[in-house]
Amino acid sequence: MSQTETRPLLGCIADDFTGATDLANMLVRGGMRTVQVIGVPAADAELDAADAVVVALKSRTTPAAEAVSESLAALAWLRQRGCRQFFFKYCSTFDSTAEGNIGPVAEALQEALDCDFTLACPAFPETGRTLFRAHLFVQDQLLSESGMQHHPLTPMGDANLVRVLQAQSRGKVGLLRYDQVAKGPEAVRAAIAELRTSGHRLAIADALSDADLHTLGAACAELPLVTGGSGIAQGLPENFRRAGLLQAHDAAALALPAGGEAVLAGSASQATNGQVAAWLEAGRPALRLDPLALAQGDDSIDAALAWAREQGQAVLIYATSPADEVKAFQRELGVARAGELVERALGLIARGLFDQGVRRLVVAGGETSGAVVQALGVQSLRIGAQIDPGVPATLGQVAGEPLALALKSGNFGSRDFFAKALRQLAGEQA
Ligand SMILES: Nc1ncnc2c1ncn2[C@@H]1O[C@H](COP(=O)(O)OP(=O)(O)OP(=O)(O)O)[C@@H](O)[C@H]1O
Ligand SMILES: O=C(O)[C@@H](O)C(=O)CO
Repeated sequence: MSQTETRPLLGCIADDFTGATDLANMLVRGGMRTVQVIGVPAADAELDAADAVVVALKSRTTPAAEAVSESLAALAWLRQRGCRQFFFKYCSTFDSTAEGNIGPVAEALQEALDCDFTLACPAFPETGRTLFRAHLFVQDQLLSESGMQHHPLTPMGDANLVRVLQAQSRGKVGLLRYDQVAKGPEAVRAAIAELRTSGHRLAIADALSDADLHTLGAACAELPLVTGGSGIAQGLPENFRRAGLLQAHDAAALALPAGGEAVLAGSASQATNGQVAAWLEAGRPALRLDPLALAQGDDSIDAALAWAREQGQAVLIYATSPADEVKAFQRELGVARAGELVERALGLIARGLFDQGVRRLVVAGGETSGAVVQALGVQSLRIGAQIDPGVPATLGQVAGEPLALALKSGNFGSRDFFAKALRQLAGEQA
């Protein structure tokens, strides 16, 4: 990799791996060359030239103090690289607990940046997440009725995000109402000034459309820190372009490698279950991992690798199961142990597949993607063109060799995503 020639403009901290990739995808679509790094790199790490750098953490559900200290370390690294503005990325469904980690991390970053006010906006209309009068909707349902109220780690039982964020913040949380957002950037700047004057340190921003997010982005040009889902980041590249700081590049160009192809699915979401079903319906080779067999030792991992080698074509190896079956495995093995067994197995299988010549890999699930990328020793990803909203093609290095990767959040992607992603990783139009 070549040494950075230019200083990045935007430094981002993401609270999970696939969320980081979602944000990076949005920035590339806005014309920013973007690199994603896995964890906080060494101070002198070499990176490709980039306009934006996204540090991917795994801090969504760790204890708040840990999330704060990791996020501050990421901020210090990004400041040292010369970034001018900072972005804290969390989930478009505002995944958090009463203790955090969105409020504590946002406030710690504000303090470190001497930033007395920032916005919080998870809206992502392209994937059905909209915000009105501080209430977050997922498609046609309130967040608290969308299924997210049952999330095992971050159950979201209240759709009023001013209330949710206030419960995890020390400073006063306000609302930037849709009425002001609809009037454009000047009205938003005036509303921000009023919120500041009335002692607010954070405000949830309403947004129903990409146009609203561009308005918010434009009004955030002077804020040292912006927080949200990937949606609100779509307005930021234009600020740098207007200021003459962002040059025109083909930000999405990637030199994709030739080689074998595979899909690994460890997400148990509804969307991933549908994607696995579509692959099976197409009669393509697929092998299901049994968590109970994994608990007995590594034989089924070796068997999966031997099976994949025999197929001589793209394979799917998956632990994805319907919710009732996942619950049964969890009852038998414990929630954490079941998750760890599957993550470890898919990480080892990824490594084995790479050794067998796989150079194009699709991974489904945020935790699963984290486990796979770590097992492969990938340290940074160059971000390419979008496959589906929130999921770009990416390029990493494993032991000095290129590997094309698509890391998919559980709930993202069309039903035929796996085949579509493999086509795009092979350099074809998705
Ligand atoms: N059959 C199974 N039984 C028990 N646990 C499973 C099974 N399949 C997958 N898991 C575990 O469920 C978890 C799924 O989390 P992951 O983050 O990968 O997917 P997700 O929650 O759908 O995605 P995202 O976080 O991007 O929304 C992982 O820890 C995985 O190992
Ligand atoms: O914002 C989203 O929905 C995703 O990028 C994500 O973070 C899912 O875990």
